[in-house]
Amino acid sequence: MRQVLVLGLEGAGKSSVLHYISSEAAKDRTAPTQGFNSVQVSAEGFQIDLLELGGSQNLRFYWNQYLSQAHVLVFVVDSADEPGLPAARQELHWLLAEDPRLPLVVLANKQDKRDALSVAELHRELALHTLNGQRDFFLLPTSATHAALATAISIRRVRSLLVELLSQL
Ligand SMILES: Nc1nc2c(ncn2[C@@H]2O[C@H](COP(=O)(O)OP(=O)(O)OP(=O)(O)O)[C@@H](O)[C@H]2O)c(=O)[nH]1
Ligand SMILES: [Mg+2]
Repeated sequence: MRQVLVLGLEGAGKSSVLHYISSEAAKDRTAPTQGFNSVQVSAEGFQIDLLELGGSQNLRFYWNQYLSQAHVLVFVVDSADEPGLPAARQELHWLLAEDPRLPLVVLANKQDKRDALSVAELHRELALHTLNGQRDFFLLPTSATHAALATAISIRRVRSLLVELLSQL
C-alpha cells in the first residue's frame, strides 16, 4: 500500500479530486470533510491509498502528523481564490519544511472558473521557485467538477503521475 496525503485549504477541491480519481466521474456536490476521507485506487502491482485531511482551520493543526507515513504529498489549491493564496502558500511551505524530500504534486484546481489564475501565476503566488532541488515537484492544472473532456484528461494525468511516482518506490 502506497500512501498519498492530500492537503489544501477548505473548499480547494480535495474531495472532488479524490472522487474523480477513484470513480472517473465528476461530482457536483461534496460536503466539507470532517476529519479525514480515504479513497483507494489500484494500480498495476500495488494499491494507492489517498488520504485527505479536512482543510478547515481546526483540522490543519493535525496535518503534519500524517506526513511521515506519506510517499507523496498532493496539495490542492483553488485557483480562483486569490485572497486565499497567502494562507495556502504559508501552510504549504510549513509542510515542506518538515520533509525536504517528500515528492510534491500541486494541483491548480478549478481551472474551469473564469477567474482562475494560470499555472504560471500560481507558481509565483505560492513561491514555488523557492523549493529546493531535492524533491520531485509537479504543478498540474485540474478541474474536478466540470463535466468536460478537459476535466477527464486533467484528472487522468494526475492519476498516472501518482502511479509513476509511486512505482519508483
Ligand atoms: N468550478 C469548480 N468547482 C469545484 C472544483 N473542485 C471542487 N469544486 C467545488 O468546490 C467546493 C468544495 O469542494 P470539496 O471537494 O468539498 O473541497 P475540499 O478541499 O475537500 O474541502 P474540505 O473537505 O472542506 O477541506 C464544492 O462545492 C465543489 O463542488 C473545480 O474543479 N471546479
Ligand atoms: Mg473534503
